[in-house]
Amino acid sequence: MNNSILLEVNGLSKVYPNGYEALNDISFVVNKGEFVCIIGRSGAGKSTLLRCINGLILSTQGSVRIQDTYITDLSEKEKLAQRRKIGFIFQEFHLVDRLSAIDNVLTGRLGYTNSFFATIGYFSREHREKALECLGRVNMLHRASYRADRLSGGEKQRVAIARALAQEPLIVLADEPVASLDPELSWSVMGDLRKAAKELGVSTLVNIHDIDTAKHFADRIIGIAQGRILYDGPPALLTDSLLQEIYRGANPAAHSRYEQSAPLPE
Ligand SMILES: Nc1ncnc2c1ncn2[C@@H]1O[C@H](COP(=O)(O)OP(=O)(O)OP(=O)(O)O)[C@@H](O)[C@H]1O
Repeated sequence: MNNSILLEVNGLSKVYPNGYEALNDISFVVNKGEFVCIIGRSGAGKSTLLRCINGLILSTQGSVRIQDTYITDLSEKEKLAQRRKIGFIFQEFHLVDRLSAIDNVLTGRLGYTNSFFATIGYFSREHREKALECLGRVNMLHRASYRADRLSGGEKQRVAIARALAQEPLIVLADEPVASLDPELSWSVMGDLRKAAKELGVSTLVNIHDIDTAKHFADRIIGIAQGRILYDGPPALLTDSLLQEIYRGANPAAHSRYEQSAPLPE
């Protein structure tokens, strides 16, 4: 087994109960610390893929391995325990509005705390320090005590990123994390996500509509169309004709919101 591989997806297929085949024989690996973007038109199967990886939905065939654990072989109870190691970031943030930013981030520590303490909302100093550290990584320390419903969209997504990092995950899965933000903000939130993931050495898989954002931030791009991988390689080799194939029938330019690329943040 290659030690640099963190995630291995092998021959993954998903047929929904209505007979629709959303994923067809998907295979790829993600190395430790790698930042990978998945592109494809709406309905290509990107969300289904992330949800199969974290076990939220059952695949029909194939396997998903994270380090030495085959997620696809686990019982529902074992999957719940395993999910502590998988941070998930949603397009619509999924914060608890009435809780402060730091309390939202602390929910990322639930997998590490005694269930009685969690019920009464008690988190030790160690957990609070970890939550503050994660908020700091996405430049949100100054908003730690703000209620989530008072935060802007970009701030909410940064708190959601901090919550995912607070889980001390092996991998972060982000499903269209910047689709609700305006172009400039999405650039800076993606920059923060990449920077934090790189600093912590956490592998990251990001579903993203915008081709230029994907090309700018990704170490590697996976292009999906109709549930199949059409491209898996570096951004630099993703040619216009490959993009045409991935966005078959759609105009790839419609998935590009930036005309010029800024330098890649470290
Ligand atoms: N529960 C379901 N039952 C049947 N079909 C489904 C179900 N969930 C998703 N699909 C279909 O599977 C296909 C892939 O959906 P998925 O949400 O994975 O695509 P996506 O690439 O993430 O799209 P988007 O970018 O719009 O979110 C779509 O055609 C969708 O309609």
